[in-house]
Amino acid sequence: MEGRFKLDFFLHNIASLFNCQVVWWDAKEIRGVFTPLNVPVPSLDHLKRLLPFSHPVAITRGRHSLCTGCPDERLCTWHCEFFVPFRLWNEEMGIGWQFAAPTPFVDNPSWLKFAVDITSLLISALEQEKSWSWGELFRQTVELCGQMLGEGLILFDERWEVVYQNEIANELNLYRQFREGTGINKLFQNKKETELVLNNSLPLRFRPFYYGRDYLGGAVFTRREKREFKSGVFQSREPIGLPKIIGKNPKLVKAISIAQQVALTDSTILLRGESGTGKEMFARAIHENSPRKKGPFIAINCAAIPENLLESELFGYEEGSFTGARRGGKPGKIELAHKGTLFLDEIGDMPPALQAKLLRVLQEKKIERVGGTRPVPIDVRIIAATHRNLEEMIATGQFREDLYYRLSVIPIYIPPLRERPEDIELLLYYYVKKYCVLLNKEFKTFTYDALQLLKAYPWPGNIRELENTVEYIVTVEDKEEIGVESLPLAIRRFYQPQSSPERKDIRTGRVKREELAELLERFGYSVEGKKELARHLGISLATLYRWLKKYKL
Ligand SMILES: Nc1ncnc2c1ncn2[C@@H]1O[C@H](COP(=O)(O)OP(=O)(O)OP(=O)(O)O)[C@@H](O)[C@H]1O
Repeated sequence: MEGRFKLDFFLHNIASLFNCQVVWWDAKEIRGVFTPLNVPVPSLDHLKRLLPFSHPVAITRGRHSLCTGCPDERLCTWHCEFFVPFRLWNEEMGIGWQFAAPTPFVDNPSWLKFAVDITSLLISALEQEKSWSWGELFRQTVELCGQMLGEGLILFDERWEVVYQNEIANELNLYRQFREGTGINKLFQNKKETELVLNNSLPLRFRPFYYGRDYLGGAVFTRREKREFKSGVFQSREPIGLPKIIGKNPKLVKAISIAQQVALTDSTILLRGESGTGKEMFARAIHENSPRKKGPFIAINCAAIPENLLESELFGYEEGSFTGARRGGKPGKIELAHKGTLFLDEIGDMPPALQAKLLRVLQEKKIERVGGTRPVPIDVRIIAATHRNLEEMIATGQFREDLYYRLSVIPIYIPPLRERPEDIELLLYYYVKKYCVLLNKEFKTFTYDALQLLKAYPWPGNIRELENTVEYIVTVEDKEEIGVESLPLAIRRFYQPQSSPERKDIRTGRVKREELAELLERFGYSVEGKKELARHLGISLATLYRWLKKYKL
C-alpha cells in the first residue's frame, strides 16, 4: 500500500470510529478530508493559520484567540478542534480533528495526547515504510484507539484469527465468551458494522476494516455506556449524563435536576444566567439526555449574527430570493434541527420582526424559507438562553410578551460563580487536571493564599474566565505550587494581605459601610455568598448579619 493511501485509510477509519472530522493539509492544499459527519469542510485559509504552530493546539469554538478574525467564523459549527503539526516528506503539514459536539472523547483530557500519539505513529510508519509491517501498524493503531475509547477490544484478521486483545477484553473474558457461544465468524459474517448484545449481557460493536473492496479484518469493541446504563450507574452517579457539569452548590444541583427531568419531554426551555455560566453546556446535556439525542443539536447565537443575515440563517432561503443567494437555496438552522434540538443563544438580542416570525414557527410547527412559498413541517425542540432581563425588555417593548411565554415554559436559572463559592475550588482543580494532562505538565496545587484569593475573586466572566485563567497559569507556570504572584493581574488586584487595613478595621468592627457594601457585592447576596464573606473576614455569620443590619445593607 503506498504511503498516501495508507494514511488515507487510517484517517478514514479513525474518523468514523470517533465520529469526528479529520483533515490533513499542507501550506498549499487540503490533502484529505475524512468524515462520517455531514458538515462544512474547513477552508484552507483557516487551516493555514494553524501551520505556524510548532506544538499541538486545542481550540474550543469562540474561546481561542485564533477564533477572532477566523475566515470560517460565520460558518463554524464546531464544538472544538485539535490540531497536530508535523513534518513529512520535507513539508510542514497538519492533521486536525474536529468535533461537532461534546462527546466523552472530546471531554477526556487525554484526547490531545491521543491525537499526538496516533499522528506520530502514522508519520513514523510513513517515514520508515520499509521497516514497518502493515499488520503491525494496524494493530498499534487499533490498540491506541481501544485505549482511548476505554473499552474492551479484540482485533481479528481476515480469517477471524485473533491478532490482539486489550486488558479490558481480557478481564471480560471476551474471547472465551465468543468461543462458548456463536462463533465470531457467524455473528459478524456479513462483515458490516454491527451492534449486538452478546449472551444477553454484553453489548458489542463490530467494525470491519476495508481497503477499497478488500476486507482486512475487524475489531470488536465493548460498549461501556450501555453497560453502565443497564446497571443504573449512569443514572445515579452522573445525573445529567455529562460528567463535566461540575458543582455541588444547591442552586446548581437544582438546575441539573430540573434539566434532567425535562430532558425527557419536548417542552421548550429558557436557560437564564450570566455569560459563561454554562447555558450552552446545559442545552447540550439536555439534548444528549433526550429522546432526540440521535438527531442534530444546532446552536445559533442571535447576538453574533448581523440582523440582516439572521433571518436567512434561521429560516434558510430559496434559490434567487436575493442577490448572492446560493443556487438551490439553503436550509436554515431551524430546518437543520429537524428531529433534534435548536439552541437559540442570546434570544434577548433577536430583532422584533424575527421574534414574530419565530413565534409563528413555535405555534404552527411549520417553517417557510425566505423567498419560499411552501411551508415545510418541522419537528424541533427549542432551548433558548439569555443573560438579559426579558421582563424588563417586555416592559420597554423590546421583547414580545407572547414569545416570552412560549419560550419560558420551563425556566432554568444557572447561578453565577460568585454565588457558588463552594464550586470554585472544585472547578479550579478540575481544570488544573485537564490542562496538566493536555499540556503534559506535572499536576499543580495552589498555595493557601492563592486559593483564598481565587475564591474571593468575583469571576465576572464566570466559568469561562476561570477555565481560561487555569489554562494560562498551567501554560506559563512551571512551579508545582501556584502562589498569588502567578495569578493574572486582574485577580491579584483583589489581593488583601492578612495585615491589610481592611482586615484590621473589620475585625475590630470599624469597617466602613462602603467597604462592607463592596465586599457584599463581590461575594454575592445569597446565604452562601454571605457565609463565604464571613469566612473571608474571619467573623461568624451571626456577626456579619449584625453588621449588615447596622448598616441597613
Ligand atoms: N458546571 C460546569 N462544570 C464544568 N465546566 C463548565 C460548567 N459550566 C460551564 N462550564 C464551562 O464553561 C465554559 C462556558 O460555558 P457555556 O459556553 O456553556 O456558557 P454560556 O452561559 O452559554 O455562555 P455565553 O452566554 O457567553 O454563551 C464552557 O467551556 C463550559 O464547558
